[in-house]
Amino acid sequence: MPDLPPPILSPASTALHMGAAMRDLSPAYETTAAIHLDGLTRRFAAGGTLALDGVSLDVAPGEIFGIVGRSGAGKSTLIRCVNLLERPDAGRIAVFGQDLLALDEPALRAARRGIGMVFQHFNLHTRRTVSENIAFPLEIAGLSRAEIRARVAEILPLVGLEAKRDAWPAQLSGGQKQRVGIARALASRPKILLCDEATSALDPETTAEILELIRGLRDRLELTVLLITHEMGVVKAICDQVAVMEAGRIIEQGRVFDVFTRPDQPTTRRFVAEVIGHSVPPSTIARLPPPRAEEIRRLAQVVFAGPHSTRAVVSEASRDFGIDINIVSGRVDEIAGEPFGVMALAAYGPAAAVEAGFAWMRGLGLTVTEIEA
Ligand SMILES: Nc1ncnc2c1ncn2[C@@H]1O[C@H](COP(=O)(O)OP(=O)(O)OP(=O)(O)O)[C@@H](O)[C@H]1O
Repeated sequence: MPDLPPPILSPASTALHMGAAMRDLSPAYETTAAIHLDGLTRRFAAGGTLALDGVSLDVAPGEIFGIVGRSGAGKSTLIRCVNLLERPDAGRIAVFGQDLLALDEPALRAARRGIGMVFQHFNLHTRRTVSENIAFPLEIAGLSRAEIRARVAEILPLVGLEAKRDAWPAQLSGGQKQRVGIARALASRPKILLCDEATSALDPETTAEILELIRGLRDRLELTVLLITHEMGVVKAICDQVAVMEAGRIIEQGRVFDVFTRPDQPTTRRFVAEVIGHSVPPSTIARLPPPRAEEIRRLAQVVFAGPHSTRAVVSEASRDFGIDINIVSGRVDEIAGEPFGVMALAAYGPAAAVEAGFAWMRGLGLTVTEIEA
């Protein structure tokens, strides 16, 4: 058994241990996770499809956790459950051990201040300046004007917007608007940041800047970040862990490097292919020699990662299985500083030998995906 850190006690359970009189006596949820979701289900209409179909996941403190899926997979419904903007029909939600579904309204409002949220379309008040937008949740929370001024002054430099403090949203670029959205989400000093397609309305360069900003804020403020996206590039850029959703379920989950280099489910493979790619141009395929009589030609993408990634796989396969291997393309990529290689190979030989060669590579833990020739 690995040594596990002690469970985090919820504020409610701490209060109970201290004998403090508290109105909220929600039960402690024994978990070390920052966000713990257990068996969430949500159906919007009787007889309709399940938007969430028994989703369980744990996000560790300090992690950037990405949920990726196509439109309609259930991502928005899921992330909105974490701050109870959406209530699940069944299941449990614990944030730092606090059982959210057991809280009454005032306690829930307090818990929500610990969970910031960033939206795709920024959702700024057009008639409030940058500073006034950031101040908005603090006004709702009832902070004094002096406290609000101090808090806004503290946050503006974190998102690089000091010079824009008195600007109106209409005077800002998309990236600057999202910086305001992030600043507003951080105004109440949350420990959790939820990002709902936070970069989907931005161009690629601005997307990279905003993702870098989120990662920096995670490090600096020790945030836990849960984000949803339909772009695997976002996951590759900043996430530590990823879960893939389809039809209201999580179909695959793991460390980003592992999911990218060894995707299991067909949907995950398609998502990964969008980023690391395996297309060989038809003109390149057309120039490849045809197989000899009684032989076949198979094109495949091979991802080299793990303990055998530096082995002379191509020459070993060629020698041991009596096949010819033409290296069509190759490159090295990396995720969070961890390198992996991607090669497109054309293998020639008797069908059984080619199949056996690819099977041997798979046995080494390499990911071999056949490419349509
Ligand atoms: N308020 C609602 N009323 C009825 N059905 C809804 C509602 N919200 C979501 N749904 C349905 O629930 C399913 C999941 O939707 P959800 O928005 O969570 O998916 P998503 O993965 O976030 O997709 P998108 O990126 O398009 O928002 C879809 O079939 C959607 O039509």
